[in-house]
Amino acid sequence: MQSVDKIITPRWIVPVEPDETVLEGYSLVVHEGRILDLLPTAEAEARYHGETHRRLAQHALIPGLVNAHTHSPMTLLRGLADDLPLMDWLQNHIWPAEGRFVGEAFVHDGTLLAAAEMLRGGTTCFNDMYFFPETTAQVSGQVGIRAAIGLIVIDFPSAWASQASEYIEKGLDIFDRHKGESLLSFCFAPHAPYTVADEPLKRLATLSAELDIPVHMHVHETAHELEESKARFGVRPLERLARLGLSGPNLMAVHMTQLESGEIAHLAGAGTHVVHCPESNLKLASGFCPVQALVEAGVNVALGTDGTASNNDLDMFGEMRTAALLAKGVSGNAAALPAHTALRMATLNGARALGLADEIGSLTPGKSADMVAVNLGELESQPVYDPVSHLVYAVGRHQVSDTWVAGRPLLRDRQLTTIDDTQLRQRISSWQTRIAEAD
Ligand SMILES: CSC[C@H]1O[C@@H](n2cnc3c(O)ncnc32)[C@H](O)[C@@H]1O
Ligand SMILES: [Zn+2]
Repeated sequence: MQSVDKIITPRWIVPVEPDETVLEGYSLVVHEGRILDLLPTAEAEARYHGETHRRLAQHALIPGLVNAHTHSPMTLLRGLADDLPLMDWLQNHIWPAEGRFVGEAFVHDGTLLAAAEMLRGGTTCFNDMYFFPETTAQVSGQVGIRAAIGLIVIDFPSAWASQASEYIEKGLDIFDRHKGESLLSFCFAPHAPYTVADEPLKRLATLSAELDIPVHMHVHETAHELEESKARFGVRPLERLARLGLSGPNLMAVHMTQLESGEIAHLAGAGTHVVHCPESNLKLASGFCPVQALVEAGVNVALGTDGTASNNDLDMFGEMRTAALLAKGVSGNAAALPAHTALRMATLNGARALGLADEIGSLTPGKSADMVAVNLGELESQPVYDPVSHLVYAVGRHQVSDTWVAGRPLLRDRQLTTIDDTQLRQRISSWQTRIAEAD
């Protein structure tokens, strides 16, 4: 008998890789933060002795969800400005509020709230883009959640930096000081083609290639962005990025609601990743990302919530469902984006886009034990013919019972283990008072 840290025996295991697999009567063995084995329960019990053995008779065990695009501190602005199109929302509401309130304390408390919400909803890894990224890194470390930290660049001055060159220098400094931390990874995060000039974008293309750091950027979010780009630069944003050396396999292009067939072929050929944010795109009426056409062309499509001021939650179960339903509506094809594909987008595809597919994204021996148990025993989930169908089309995030990152339980029976709920509520309530008074 081999002694191991943990054995988990759920009713179903959905490893995501191999595709379309649902295992029943299997156990997953965790040792030193990694998945050591995935095998029939009788064999697991004969071969391993777990320091703990968790039996989850009504649950599906899935890989931790990867939120491939968010602005975590924006939880503090949830519901502040609704029912507006992107540029009105940003220029007249969000950027003024950020100008007034964003600082280290805002980012600290907003990230903590986001981490609590994400863990309670089964998200174990988030790809962030926001001011004061080192604070996001610190909070993530304290909580134990996995984070891809956006080294942001924007041509506007903010409380974090005054110009593009300073954003880049500060970002590189953060990267140098934190690059060895096992739960952190980094992306350059130029905000959008319409807010970052050619020179900093060229520099980022060079740095991204030299340091092998992905580039995370809002691209082709609205029709307005395309019109403005043609007027200012004579080309569509994707073409401009390609000329600046940015449209290769390191690019995570977020939104992509405006795409011509030649551009889809270009993305596929270049190995560029697309991050689909269906709920934010719907709420801001930004347009529809042609997900099915991208998938058919071979583009890796991941899923993100965007920030909570344009969604207004960090619910990756909701995002999977919206993505699956919307793809059918947009393509006129009920077979578009089936449940297994939606789950893959929310897990392994996000990991691939972040360059983390060897580490997370599927329940594969050798990978980090980032996992989620979802209770399918509730009345609202009966009967269960196909657990993956339920995960995408029927369950709510409140059915997540347990969330582990690198084998560490961060949510146990719906209780957060590293975040003090009462203290967090007090902090958020004081932000609510301050922000509402200024509104
Ligand atoms: C430079 S930090 C990130 C910056 O992005 C803003 N933002 C949030 N959501 C969106 C979106 O959908 N499109 C463009 N910009 C967005 C956020 O408020 C921060 O200022
Ligand atoms: Zn965004």
